[in-house]
Amino acid sequence: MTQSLTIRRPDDWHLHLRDGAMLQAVLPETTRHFARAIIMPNLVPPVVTAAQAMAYRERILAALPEGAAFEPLMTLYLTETTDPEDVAEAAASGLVKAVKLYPAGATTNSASGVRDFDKVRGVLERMAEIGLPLCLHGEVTSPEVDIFDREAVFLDTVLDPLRRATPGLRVVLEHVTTSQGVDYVRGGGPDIAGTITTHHLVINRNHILAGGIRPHYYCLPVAKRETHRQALRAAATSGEASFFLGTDSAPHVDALKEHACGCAGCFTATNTMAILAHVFEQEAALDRLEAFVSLNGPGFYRLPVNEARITLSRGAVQAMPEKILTGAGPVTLFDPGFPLHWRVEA
Ligand SMILES: NC(=O)N[C@@H](CC(=O)O)C(=O)O
Ligand SMILES: [Zn+2]
Ligand SMILES: [Zn+2]
Repeated sequence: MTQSLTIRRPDDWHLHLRDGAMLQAVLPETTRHFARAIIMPNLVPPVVTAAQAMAYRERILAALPEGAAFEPLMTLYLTETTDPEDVAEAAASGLVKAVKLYPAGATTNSASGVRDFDKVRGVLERMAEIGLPLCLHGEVTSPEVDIFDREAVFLDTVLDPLRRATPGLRVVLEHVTTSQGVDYVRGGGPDIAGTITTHHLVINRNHILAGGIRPHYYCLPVAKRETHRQALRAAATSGEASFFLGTDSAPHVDALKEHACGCAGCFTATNTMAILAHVFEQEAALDRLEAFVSLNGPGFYRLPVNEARITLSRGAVQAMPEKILTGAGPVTLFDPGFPLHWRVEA
């Protein structure tokens, strides 16, 4: 049995850092292991313009722990009034690595997202020209569509028509949660990739609902039935270039998770690498962990791979904190429900 594994330093291709006291508290949880992350722009107010992205980047850099080598990869929040030229300039300067599309109302802080896809056609066409990836929260928002079907329906009714109408558009289907999503990415050619979260490799919908409602397992897209989790595990551990890690680590204070109307999001920054090593070991795929966390993401984003390395080792069970204390209140860490034998060596 493998006891130790050295891989290129990983990146996180979908991360929520928030702002202020929360940013200060959660940033070290990511920088401990990760070299870069695609930073989600769903702040209040959202990060819409290049100037806002530049200012947010400065706040992240100012919050870095001493000595941390971490590069935030900034994104712009797409609205129906986004200026294609602002996006193109932000991409050309290297400031922005992707544009994020939230269907309006789909998830946390998505109210300024897109309702009418025709209104963002100009931006998408410009992005296709310059090769700038579009990151997608891939769920329809119609109240009549069952929440467990919203990703699959999005593929057929929104994503496929959108890609046909905008040839060359490079798309990341984020936090894929269904076998349909996996199949769509697999069959979609070189211009589409999918990120997979840590928690969707571990939980299915029973974890949220059976034996009592567990708000810390509630996230969007919501975890689906077990067959979908199995499809996600197969995709993540396949080594295929179109699948890579986007943790979607999304901190919310406990007061807002343990609530009559609890927020969506699982906080996984702290224990992601230990959990992934466990999952890949279970799938007899430790030799493909590096592809998932360190190689396939930069491949799609056309960025160099990291030169630094981390070593994971297997040994005694590693204790994890139950909560991270932040200036905004405690944030509960995702509980994988199994002991963690893998650790990242310091
Ligand atoms: N994933 C989540 O459940 N929540 C994210 C938003 C998102 O990524 O959809 C958040 O910002 O809290
Ligand atoms: Zn999302
Ligand atoms: Zn997210």
